[in-house]
Amino acid sequence: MSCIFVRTNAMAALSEVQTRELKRTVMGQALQLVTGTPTKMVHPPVVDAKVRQELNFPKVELHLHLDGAVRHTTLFELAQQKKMDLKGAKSVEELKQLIVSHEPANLSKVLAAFDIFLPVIAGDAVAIERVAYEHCEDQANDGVIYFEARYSPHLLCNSVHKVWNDLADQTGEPFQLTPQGVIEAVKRGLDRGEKDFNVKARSILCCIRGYEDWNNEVLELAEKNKHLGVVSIDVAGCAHGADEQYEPSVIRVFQGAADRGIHRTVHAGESGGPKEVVLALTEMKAERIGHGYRLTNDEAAYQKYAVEQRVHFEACPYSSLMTGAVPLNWQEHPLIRWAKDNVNFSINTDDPTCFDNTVTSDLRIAQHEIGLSIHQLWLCQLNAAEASFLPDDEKAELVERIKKAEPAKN
Ligand SMILES: O=c1[nH]cnc2c1ncn2[C@@H]1O[C@H](CO)[C@@H](O)[C@H]1O
Repeated sequence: MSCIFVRTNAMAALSEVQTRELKRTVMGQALQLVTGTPTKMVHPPVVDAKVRQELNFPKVELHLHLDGAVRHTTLFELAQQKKMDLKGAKSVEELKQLIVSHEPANLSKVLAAFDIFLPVIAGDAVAIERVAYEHCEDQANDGVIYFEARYSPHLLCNSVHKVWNDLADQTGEPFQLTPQGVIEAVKRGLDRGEKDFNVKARSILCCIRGYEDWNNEVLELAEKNKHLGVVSIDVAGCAHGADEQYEPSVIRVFQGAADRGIHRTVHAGESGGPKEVVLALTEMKAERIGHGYRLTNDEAAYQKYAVEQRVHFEACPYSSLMTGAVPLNWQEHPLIRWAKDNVNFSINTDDPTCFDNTVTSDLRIAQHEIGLSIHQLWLCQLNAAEASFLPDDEKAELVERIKKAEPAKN
């Protein structure tokens, strides 16, 4: 089902049939028309018991921002406890209206939501541990058996960036949560979650574009926290205009990570163009690419890296539409070509707090909008397992579990 662009002031010119067509549901939800503004709402598809049954193979998620995977109910509850105003939101529903994107826009707009809700958990080790724990439960309920959760230890602490959260201990002294403290809090939550919900989780530390001062420490933290489940570094955030460039310091950090044997994934080809992906793979020695859709716009580079070298792409279908990374029409989605060319990609949610999606709802999009068969959806799980940053023995075990669940080819 394709997307339709609408200006309601042009509706008068449409025939009755066209008007009906415009009003039909898109991905199972209503196409919403807001008077006078060019708009189209696209909701994630509904996941009911039947869908779960159909897509019941074990799942692996590689591209998931932990700070973008906070339950709305938890955010609202914590904000109330802390008497923090979330732009006047008086209920979970009102909060969702503020921070969830269902109208395709751009990456900056999606990321702006983090400024609203991140202060609720930043600097609060107990809240961060809870978010990590609850996310294990959410993933397990969705059939995920392994996931890699990424976050910026600097954005989640209250001792580097800005004091977002002036919690005090019993003596009235403010808590200082350091980036190291954030990593430990995440680990406590993931440990408890792994045990209680029978899911496996590791973490990835993000550099953030525009925050050059943090980059070296991200590398140091990744190296010294392998024993706390840190498996890789990443660079996230928005390019702010210079979108074919990465800052020299972040390039150096990724080269240093390669020298030290630390895994590397890089956000590229999402808000920037194909050159960004090529830079990530060549200069930054990325082993996987976060998103990467726009590599498809450079045929020679696409052939070289996606088709011949079979680099792994962490695709996030619903997110890609909301951030404007791809054309606003499922029929033009690069994943259609990727699937045809047997490109090595996985299906991920990116930021469930911002999109109200799940791995299964994104798989459903890949099935119905992009046209992947059940076997191709399963293959995405195998691709993800094989591209995971687990040590070889653990990876082999994960791959084996996925292989055992191979569905029939049609
Ligand atoms: O799709 C995305 N592209 C780039 N950056 C993102 C995306 N989603 C979230 N973040 C950014 O990554 C930080 C660490 O998790 C988040 O705080 C958010 O600012």
